[in-house]
Amino acid sequence: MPPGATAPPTGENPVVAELRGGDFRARRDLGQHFLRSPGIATRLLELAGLHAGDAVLEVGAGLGTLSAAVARAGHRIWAVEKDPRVAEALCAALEPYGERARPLLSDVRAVDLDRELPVGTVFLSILPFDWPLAFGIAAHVFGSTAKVARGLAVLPAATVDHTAAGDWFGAGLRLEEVDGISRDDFWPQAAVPLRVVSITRC
Ligand SMILES: C[S@@+](CC[C@H](N)C(=O)[O-])C[C@H]1O[C@@H](n2cnc3c(N)ncnc32)[C@H](O)[C@@H]1O
Repeated sequence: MPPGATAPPTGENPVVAELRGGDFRARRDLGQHFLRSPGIATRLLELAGLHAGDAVLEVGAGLGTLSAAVARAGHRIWAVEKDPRVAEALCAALEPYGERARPLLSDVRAVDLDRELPVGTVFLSILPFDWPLAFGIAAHVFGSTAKVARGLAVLPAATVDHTAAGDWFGAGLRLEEVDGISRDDFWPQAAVPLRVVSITRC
């Protein structure tokens, strides 16, 4: 564990448990599914192969389970989320990390990523479980700034299969599947198969 890092909590994120038990409805149009376990966030972080102090951009930060894992491990995180209903939970999840964690409550397309981010930022995101939306966000991020060097994303499998390789290539990106992830790792449970992919520029 790097200096300043703390051990991850275990079990289900209590905020997810609270939402599951209440009347909160996840937005389908935003491909909204929330990561249930901080343990899975830690696994994604390991797959991302970050180095000490790396800057990380997460688009679709939701309840902040992955963002908090990034900050907890000692990295800087820019956590972008469009849905104002989860803003309070996201800010609370990141509050312990002070300057290291920056929640940005906005559609990512309205954020000046080139101004916000340092050179060499790593994109680490659980993208909406809606393949055109997921592809659009990834293409936008890498197309709008050269400061994002590479990425790791959880995507609907269809984003890889139906978005022809030519589309990713047209966006100057190469995908490589690095792991799987269960639909049950999310609430609501994912309705589609998911993949964990690395994203590099070509
Ligand atoms: C699959 S969920 C991941 C949620 C989060 N990682 C979590 O586990 O709590 C995708 C997230 O992307 C957000 N989102 C969708 N479109 C967006 C956009 N254009 N800009 C920023 N966030 C967006 C959704 O509101 C949703 O929270």
